[in-house]
Amino acid sequence: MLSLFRTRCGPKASSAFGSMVQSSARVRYMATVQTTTTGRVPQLTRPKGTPISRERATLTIKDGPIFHGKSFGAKANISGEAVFTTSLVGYPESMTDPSYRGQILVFTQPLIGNYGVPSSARDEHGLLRYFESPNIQAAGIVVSDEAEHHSHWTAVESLADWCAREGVPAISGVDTRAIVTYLREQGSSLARLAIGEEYDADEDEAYIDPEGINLVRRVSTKAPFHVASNKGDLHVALLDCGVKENILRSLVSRGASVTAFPFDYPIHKVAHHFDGVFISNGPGDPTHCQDTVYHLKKLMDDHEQLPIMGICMGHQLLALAAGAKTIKLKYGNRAHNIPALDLTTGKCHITSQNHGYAVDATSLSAEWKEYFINLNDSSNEGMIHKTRPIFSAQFHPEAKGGPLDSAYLFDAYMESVSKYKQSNAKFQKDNKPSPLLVDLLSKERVGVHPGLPDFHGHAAGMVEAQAA
Ligand SMILES: NC(=O)CC[C@H](N)C(=O)O
Repeated sequence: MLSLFRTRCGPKASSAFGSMVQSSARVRYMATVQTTTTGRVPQLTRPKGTPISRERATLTIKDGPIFHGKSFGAKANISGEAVFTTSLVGYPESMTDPSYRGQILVFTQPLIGNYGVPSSARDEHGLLRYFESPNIQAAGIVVSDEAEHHSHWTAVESLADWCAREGVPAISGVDTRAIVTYLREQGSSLARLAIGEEYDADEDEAYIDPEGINLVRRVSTKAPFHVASNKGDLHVALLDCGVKENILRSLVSRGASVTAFPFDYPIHKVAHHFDGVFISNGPGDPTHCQDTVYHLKKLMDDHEQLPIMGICMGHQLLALAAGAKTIKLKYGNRAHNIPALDLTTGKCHITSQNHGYAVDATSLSAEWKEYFINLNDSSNEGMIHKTRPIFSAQFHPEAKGGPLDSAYLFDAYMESVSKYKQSNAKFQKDNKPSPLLVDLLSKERVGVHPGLPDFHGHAAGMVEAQAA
């Protein structure tokens, strides 16, 4: 799975690199870089954990500069799309966000790791208290300054321990300002993170371009799972494109039990058993998910009054199903402080974001209105149906730890879900989860550990998994 972006360091890896390396960058003018069409077969599983590597590390941007620094994570070489986040806090949440799958995450906040890494403790709903998914999803991380000493009451290990244990390479001691300046000017770029060895263009591995891969397939549950709510008797179906734990928490803590389905599940065929449908966040290019788009189109055609909400990838997929188009942004929006204007109220909300694609608002059909707009770059931030209880947001109203300005969108969704339930009650119809269903289904996502092979499709995946 994640391994498509990872290869183990070769035997030439040097281990003698004791002293702190000052950041240095030089532009590589003539490097020969292979593309992904070389026929090289990537590993199916990502490297396992290694001891912390403190060797030399090199971040090479394809057709761009090379940055030398020091490794503080796993001894593994990876490639992926280099993106940057300007968030000041929340590195455990960001690194475990499935929407970062396949990406090399550059933090602009200079000191990362100072409050360590919390545990995999679960809350009253059985959801991960401190992470957005069970594992690190980013392919690798890049920081200016790694905090070698951490201090926080929730910490159980250091950032270096965590990265090494999860098999994720990490580099520090590089000038992240220069990297971000390059990415802002050139747009997000492919990059490689190599641990130990000197950069050698002749031995260069292919740069794997996550844009060509259906990343949602890798992070979506391979079979339905159920998260029960003890706060109410609503029941929502969620299409899991790589759902963040705090989206699940935002629903169950407001009284909706959630049955989550694989991203390509024909949701329109089971929607009558639910009080609402929700489409989650997820990694990569939404146009890879054509089955999902078709199912969502059928869902909207067949279920007039059904409340539907989507976040980020969910917004993009819903827009595609409504006949709109998506575009790739130059370098995306990844931060916890982006202003979005609610066009229905005229209020500005500070939002958390993590996306590289956006909906082209000019392609929305007459049944839809633009809901939110980004006040920095004027990109689309949401859409709302003019007459039906359907809306979606590009930003993250569930953001953990905040900002919580836009959490009211969950309240609005729950209101339409409970209205829909009441109108169904008139026809003696109750969609409460049956005890049998609750007993049978897994309580957490199925088959998505980054170390597991990548199976194709939810049904085929289960069969292959059992046969393996
Ligand atoms: N956080 C998300 O859901 C990201 C959506 C999509 N993968 C993008 O980059 O635009």
